[in-house]
Amino acid sequence: MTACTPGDDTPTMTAWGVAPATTPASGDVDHGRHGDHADDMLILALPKGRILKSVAPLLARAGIEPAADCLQEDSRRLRFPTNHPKLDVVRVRSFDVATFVAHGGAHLGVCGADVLMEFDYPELYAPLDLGIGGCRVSVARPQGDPPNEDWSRYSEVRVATKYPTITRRHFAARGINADIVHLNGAMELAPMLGLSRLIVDLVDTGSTLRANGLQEVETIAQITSRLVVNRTALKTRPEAIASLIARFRAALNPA
Ligand SMILES: Nc1ncnc2c1ncn2[C@@H]1O[C@H](COP(=O)(O)OP(=O)(O)OP(=O)(O)O)[C@@H](O)[C@H]1O
Ligand SMILES: O=P(O)(O)OC[C@H]1O[C@H](OP(=O)(O)OP(=O)(O)O)[C@H](O)[C@@H]1O
Repeated sequence: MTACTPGDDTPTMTAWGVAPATTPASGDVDHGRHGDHADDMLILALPKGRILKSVAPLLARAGIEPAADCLQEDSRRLRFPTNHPKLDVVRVRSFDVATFVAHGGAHLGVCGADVLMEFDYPELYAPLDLGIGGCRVSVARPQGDPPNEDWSRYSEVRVATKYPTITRRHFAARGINADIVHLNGAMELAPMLGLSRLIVDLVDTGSTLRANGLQEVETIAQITSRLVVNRTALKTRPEAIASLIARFRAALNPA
């Protein structure tokens, strides 16, 4: 990616194919595309938290070794060099990986299919299912609710979730308007505290639902983590990106 530092007004063709104006005209929008990475540097965005632990062995098999503190949860550093001089890793929230890659701040990333479904960024290409972070996005309700409830008889239902787009789309396909209560965690509390009738959340073992008096009623999607790539980077840096995708593919299918 072409370097363009803040205040640098040299008319440089950026990786986005846009030549910045020498002097911004009044009313111009600054899209913030002034990354400090060198022309040939690649950035891989990894999610902190549970996926980072599962992705570490995959990185090792792919021959990518980030600086040791990248895998230490208490490290405050966010950007790490790797054993490849032209590849750095950044560590961001799982939900933000897709946004960093879609906006071109990172060229590649690893994130759950749940995040991809929620944001639905057209700038992202997801060439590989990494087979880690397996879970599902599901609808859940209190265990005491009548069994086999017929959803189609509702025109509107209140749902607590951190996935408003997935949830709206799911219920709209059934002719139901989902009135969203947008939470970032602890969705399981919402029905017992009267915030919503239902929740839409990730389920793996089901123990979080059970521990909070809820039961899964519908699976919306099965989830695993994906390798994601910025489509523009794929066009402008085809060889470097293809070689990294090939490393991940080989790590998934060792000979
Ligand atoms: N219980 C689970 N089992 C397996 N995979 C999960 C589970 N929960 C979440 N995931 C996957 O891991 C990703 C990250 O999970 P989550 O959003 O809970 O973040 P986290 O690991 O708690 O870290 P943070 O909230 O700090 O970003 C999800 O997007 C999903 O793809
Ligand atoms: O079916 P289970 O195996 O119980 O897993 C499901 C739980 O895992 C995730 O939460 P997480 O542990 O990541 O906590 P957080 O959402 O508060 O980060 C998810 O949001 C559920 O609460």
